[in-house]
Amino acid sequence: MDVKKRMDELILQINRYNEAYYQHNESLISDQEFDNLLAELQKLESENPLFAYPDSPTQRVGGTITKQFKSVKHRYPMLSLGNTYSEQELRDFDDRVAKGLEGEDYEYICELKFDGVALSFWYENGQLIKGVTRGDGTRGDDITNNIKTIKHLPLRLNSSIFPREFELRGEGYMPLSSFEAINEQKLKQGEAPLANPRNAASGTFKMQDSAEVARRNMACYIYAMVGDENPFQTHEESLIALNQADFPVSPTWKKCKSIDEVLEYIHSWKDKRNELPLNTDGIVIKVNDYEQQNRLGFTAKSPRWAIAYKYPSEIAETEILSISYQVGRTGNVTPVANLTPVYLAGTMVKRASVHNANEMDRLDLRKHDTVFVEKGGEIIPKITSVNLSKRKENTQAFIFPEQCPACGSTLVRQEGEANHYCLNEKKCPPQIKGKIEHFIQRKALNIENLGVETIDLLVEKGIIHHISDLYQLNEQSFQGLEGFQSKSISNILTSIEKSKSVAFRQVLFGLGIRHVGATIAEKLVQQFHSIEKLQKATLEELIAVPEIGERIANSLKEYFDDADNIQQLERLKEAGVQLSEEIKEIVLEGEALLGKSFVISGVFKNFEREELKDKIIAHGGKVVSSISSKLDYLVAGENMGPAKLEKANSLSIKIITEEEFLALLN
Ligand SMILES: NC(=O)c1ccc[n+]([C@@H]2O[C@H](COP(=O)([O-])OP(=O)(O)OC[C@H]3O[C@@H](n4cnc5c(N)ncnc54)[C@H](O)[C@@H]3O)[C@@H](O)[C@H]2O)c1
Ligand SMILES: [Zn+2]
Repeated sequence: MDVKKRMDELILQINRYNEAYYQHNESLISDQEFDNLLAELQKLESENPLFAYPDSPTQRVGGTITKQFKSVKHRYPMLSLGNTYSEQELRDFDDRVAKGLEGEDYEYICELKFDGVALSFWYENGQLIKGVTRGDGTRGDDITNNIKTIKHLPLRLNSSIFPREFELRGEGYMPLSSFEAINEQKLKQGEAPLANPRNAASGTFKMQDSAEVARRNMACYIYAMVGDENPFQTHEESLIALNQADFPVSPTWKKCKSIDEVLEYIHSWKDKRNELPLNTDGIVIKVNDYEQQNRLGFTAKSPRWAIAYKYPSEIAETEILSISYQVGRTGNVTPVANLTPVYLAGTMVKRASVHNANEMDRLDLRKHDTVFVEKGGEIIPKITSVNLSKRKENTQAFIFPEQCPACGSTLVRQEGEANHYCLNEKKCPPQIKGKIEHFIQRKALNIENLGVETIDLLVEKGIIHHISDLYQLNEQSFQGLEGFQSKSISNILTSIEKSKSVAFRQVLFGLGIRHVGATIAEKLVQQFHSIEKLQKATLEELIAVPEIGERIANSLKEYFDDADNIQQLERLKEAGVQLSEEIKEIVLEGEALLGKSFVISGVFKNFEREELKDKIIAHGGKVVSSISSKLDYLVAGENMGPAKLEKANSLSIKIITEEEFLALLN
């Protein structure tokens, strides 16, 4: 394949996985697969520097800030870590360190790599004043109230060694015990379980309700102190002092004098780490001496004085007993393999996903085959291959069904699609239930207290058929149903009532229009503001919205062409559900920047980044994300990425400071 094409394809894929991971706390593939894609892109970029974009995911920290919290600028950027799965590459890292330090002696501190979310803790006068997420590395979300729920974190300290102001870095995590307890509860209530502790931690720390965060017993480990006023000479000294001052420092770290000692540490923790109260996905190796760290410095994305070694993911072998076919909300039929239970990476595995018919063909699955299963980020692992050496003779292949396992209608597979669909959208029970379940989820109408089991029951009893029926429920609706006390009924009804104030963007997502995910819904609302305007939009107007293509536009048209859907919308409107949203409009203040395009990079003294953007737009200018020869100005703040600077220089783009930008306005 064409190299450039492959690189563009990798960027698209990686960006999609990053968005799911950082914005929706979902892993669509395993970390190892993700890291392989990123490593492939990195390799291609270094071999073909001309094709490398300055804003490639290899150059950026993956996360973003959110709108739900106040965002704050980090005093020191929060970076990522380079990573490897190979011992040889660790030795290469060691060679680079030795070379960078020109023959000086050096030591490493090895720590476990805790699998949660990076957090920053700001202390002033001995008090915790702020807790911030990593965000995009430059700015993060201010989640102080949520961070204060961590029981072992000192909110106030009595130690005179620490400077008046200092900043700590650590990993916030959900202890395995909390994770298991929450999932047990969720399963009981018929709700979908949390996928894994890392994604659960990331979702929990970004909850609006600190009381709920507190109930989840979150924890953290502190692993670094940053800042100019750092009173210590080495990382080791800081860990010891932090521990003495009662900060939660994991006692698992070790000083190593050579890369061989590092490898010993890695081997010693390979199995032992499964006994820890939290998940870990590897080891972090850091040069101990701060002065040496400074000399080694940073790349755009990570320190040169540290690296993460990740343990390759675990694989187990077991027998496949049968395949069940599950019908999803949109009618897609997914094969799920039932296995002889096997122990894998800390849990007993009984089922594995096979994705679709193509995947079944690729694997050529036969009854009683011995298969390899691998655990990725998802709670349900997947089958990666068949152990052909153990295949029995005369085995029968699994055949994808022609009829819907739930309603019996003939399945359809559209040209170019991997999935089979049941088109009996309005009568197929799992689709009816699935649509309502989609509607009530947190990211949509957020109707708490109403679990999957209750929905199933209400649909089976014929009490509800459509999303709008939820708003007709009252106490009588539950009469004669077992297991509902008046308290739980009133909780359900209160939650339904509360959902009437949920923002339109979430409602639009909740409608479950095919291809309209949360991000797309937000884009649409920003453009069209109300369901009426969206309904009236022509195909051309829809496609003119950034990121809306023909596929999404057609799906919207199809949705609005269906009389049943229109009736649903009317009933939702009558019930008082939000179907429009006010959007902040930028008022034109001048035309000084008319027709000019800008890229903003770095951090600024007088402006938040968003403010600067608004300013540009308010004066008629346009903000774009990447540097091209057509760009007029690059507004450069502090700590701007070196790659951007280089690219701008090579294209002779005008680079201006914040002050020069202000001068342009007059
Ligand atoms: N599965 C997916 O779809 C998907 C998508 C995006 C990212 N990811 C995963 O996330 C990774 C990228 O995330 P990242 O940029 O946060 O990198 P990372 O998680 O691999 O490494 C950096 C982070 O390690 C953490 N850390 C844990 N223990 C530490 C310690 N003792 N010292 C220092 N730091 C420690 C910190 O939070 C730091 O931010 C990828 O390599 C991939 O594995 C997966
Ligand atoms: Zn069906």
